[in-house]
Amino acid sequence: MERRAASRRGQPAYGHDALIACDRLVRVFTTDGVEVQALQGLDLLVAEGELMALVGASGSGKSTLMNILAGLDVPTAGAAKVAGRDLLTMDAKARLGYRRDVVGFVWQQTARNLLPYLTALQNVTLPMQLRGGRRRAARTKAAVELLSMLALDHCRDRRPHQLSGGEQQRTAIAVALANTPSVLLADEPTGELDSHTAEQVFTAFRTANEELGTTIVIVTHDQAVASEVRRTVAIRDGRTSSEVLRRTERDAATGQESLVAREYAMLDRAGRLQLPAEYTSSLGMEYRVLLELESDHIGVWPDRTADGAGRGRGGAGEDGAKGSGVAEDGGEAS
Ligand SMILES: Nc1ncnc2c1ncn2[C@@H]1O[C@H](COP(=O)(O)OP(=O)(O)OP(=O)(O)O)[C@@H](O)[C@H]1O
Repeated sequence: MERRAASRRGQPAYGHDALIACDRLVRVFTTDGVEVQALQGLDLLVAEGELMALVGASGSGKSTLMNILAGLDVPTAGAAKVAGRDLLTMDAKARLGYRRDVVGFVWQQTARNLLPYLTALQNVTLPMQLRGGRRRAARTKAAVELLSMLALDHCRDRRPHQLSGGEQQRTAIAVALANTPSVLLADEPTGELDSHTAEQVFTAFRTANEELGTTIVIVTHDQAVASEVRRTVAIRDGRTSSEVLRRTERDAATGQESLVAREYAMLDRAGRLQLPAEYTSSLGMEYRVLLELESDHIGVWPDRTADGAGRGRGGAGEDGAKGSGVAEDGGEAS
């Protein structure tokens, strides 16, 4: 034990090199004496420069996480750091500075992102003005460049009601980028748009990511958006449960490139793994499973002992007496 503890002391801290690091994040809401655990020990690491999506059923905790990352809400327990800022211990002043300088936010409701009586250009310069430190001409120049980068030159002098839904969301992205934040957070930014317009909005996120290097996290129900990014993390019951990684592979024989997507289960820091419900039910896995450590993988088998087989619903299969590779000192199977 001592040896193990000593070797762990020498290891770098969890997520030390990530731009966003959530470690066993918990958020409990209490309404009328009833507790809701919106986040139940969520782990998430996002590297600098990533463009990734968060998906999950309604009520799984996505908005709760985004509000915490945006500095609008404070977690009940756990740890959360964004660009070196500790989201649990920031005081009101630091929180204000964090929201102004470190994160940008795009909401689903287009009306929430822009001030209706300002033009697109004025909406983009406003955050710069509030932060201060730049001359008017420099602010205008930067705002014009942002609008141009997102193909919105024609919208410069229009008010939000004179813009289409997609143009409003792209302008909202420009507003969120005004103070060159490290992270851009977007909660269902294409939720109110048709698929063609949604694609243009997604292109604007990609442009921001590629041209400015901004790290972008998008919560989405939009399958098209989720499948366009390299990494999609799924949240289930207030925890990250699985993620899909996509990469381009080149066929050695034909030289043809194709996008390959693979789904991974999350292994949390306590060694817990969420197995997909369809996998466990198809093999009748309940209550306990048998683990077997092989040189390059871990086998997970249905419990076939007398009482386990009685409980499980699975059909014929492995011998329950199969030797287990799990360390007897309680070591994790991971
Ligand atoms: N302010 C609040 N007070 C009480 N409960 C809340 C509050 N905010 C969220 N919850 C609860 O926390 C859980 C997670 O909600 P959250 O809005 O984060 O889910 P979501 O995944 O964003 O859902 P959706 O996709 O529908 O927006 C839900 O059970 C919700 O009812």
